[in-house]
Amino acid sequence: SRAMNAAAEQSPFVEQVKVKERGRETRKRTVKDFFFGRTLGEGSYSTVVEATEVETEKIYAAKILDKRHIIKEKKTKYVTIERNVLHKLRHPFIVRLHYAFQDKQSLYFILDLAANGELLSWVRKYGGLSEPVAKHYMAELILAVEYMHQNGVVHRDLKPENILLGSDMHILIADFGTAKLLGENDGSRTNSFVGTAEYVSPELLMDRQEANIRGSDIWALGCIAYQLLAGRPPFKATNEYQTFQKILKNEYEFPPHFSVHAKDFIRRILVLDPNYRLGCCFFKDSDPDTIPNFDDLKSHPFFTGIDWSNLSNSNPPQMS
Ligand SMILES: Nc1ncnc2c1ncn2[C@@H]1O[C@H](COP(=O)(O)OP(=O)(O)OP(=O)(O)O)[C@@H](O)[C@H]1O
Ligand SMILES: O=C(O)[C@@H]1CCC(=O)N(CCc2ccc(Cl)cc2)[C@H]1c1ccccc1Cl
Repeated sequence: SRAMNAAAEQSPFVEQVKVKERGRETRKRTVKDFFFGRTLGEGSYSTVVEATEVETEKIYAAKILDKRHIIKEKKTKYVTIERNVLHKLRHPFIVRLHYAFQDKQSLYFILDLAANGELLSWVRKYGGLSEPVAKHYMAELILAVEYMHQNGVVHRDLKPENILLGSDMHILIADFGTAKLLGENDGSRTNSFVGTAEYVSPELLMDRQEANIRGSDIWALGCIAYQLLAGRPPFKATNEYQTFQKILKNEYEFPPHFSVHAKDFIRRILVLDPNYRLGCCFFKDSDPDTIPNFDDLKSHPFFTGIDWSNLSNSNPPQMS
C-alpha cells in the first residue's frame, strides 16, 4: 500500500483523496495548496521555506527534502523517523507537523513556523541570558522533554540550534530525524547515531549498547542550562576528540556570575554515572512501561517561582 500511496501521490489524475481524521474532513494537501516564499534556512538534506496555505492564508514552514539526495545519502530512515515521530507528538513546545506530502522530486513537511529562529542565536546575541530568562526556557524545555519521554520518544540531539522560537517567543523543539522511538525494536542493536559532540553523554561515549538513551537527553539539558547562562557549552575544545576527553573527565568550570542554585542544578545533572544523575531514576530502556517523570528536576530550588502548570499561557520574560 506504501507503493500504491507513493504512486497515487504522484498521479495528476487522482481526485483529491478525502482523508477522514477523527471525524474532521481534512483534504489531502499537495504542493498546489501552498505558495512557497523566502528561504528560512538550509539543512544537510533539506531546505526550509515560508509556505502560505492558499485557501486559509495561514503561514507555515515547509521543510522540503530532495528524494534523490536522500536516497544517495542513504537517509531515507531518518526521513520516515522524523515523519512518524512528528506525527505522533502534539505539544505546545514541539514543532507540529500539519501536513506531509510528496511529488516526484521532493518530500514536504508543513510545520509550525518558528518565526523567531533558533534559541542559539539569542544566546549568542546576548552572550548568555539572565538567570530569570534562562530559568524560564529551561522550564519549557523540561516540560517538552518530559512529554517526549512519556510518549516513548528520545530526541538524542538536543541543543540550542534545535530549539526554535515561535512568534510568541515560546520554544518549538525541532529536528526529530535522529530521534529514537523506544519500545520499537527495529532490530538494529547498536545505536549507530551519536548526537553533537558538545552535548553527548559520557555513557554514550563509553558503551552505546548499555546506555539508556533517555539519560542522554537529560545530560544534554544540563549542557544547555550551562550554555544559556554562560553563552557557551560546558565541554568545548578545539576538536571533537578533545571535547570527548573533557566530557569523560567531567572537566568544566562555572563562570563567577552563576548563582548557587544554578551551579547546584547543573552539577547534579552533569554526573558521569546516569544512576546518580538528577532526573534519571534508573530505568531499563527495554521497559517503556516505566513512565518517567521529571519531578526531581522541576522541584530543584533553581526553579523557585516557576508556575509549571501555566508556562505555555504565560508571556516569556524579555531576553536581555
Ligand atoms: N519550523 C521552522 N520554522 C522556522 N525555521 C525553521 C524551522 N525548521 C527549521 N528551520 C530552520 O531551517 C534551517 C534548516 O533546518 P533543518 O531542520 O532542515 O536542517 P538542520 O536540522 O538545521 O540541519 P541538519 O539537517 O544538517 O541537521 C535551520 O537553520 C532551522 O533553524
Ligand atoms: O510515511 C508516510 O507518511 C508516507 C508513506 C508513503 C510514502 O511513499 N512516503 C514517502 C516515502 C519516501 C521516503 C523517502 C524518500 Cl527519499 C522517498 C520516499 C511517506 C512520506 C510521504 C510524504 C512525506 C514524507 C514521507 Cl516519509
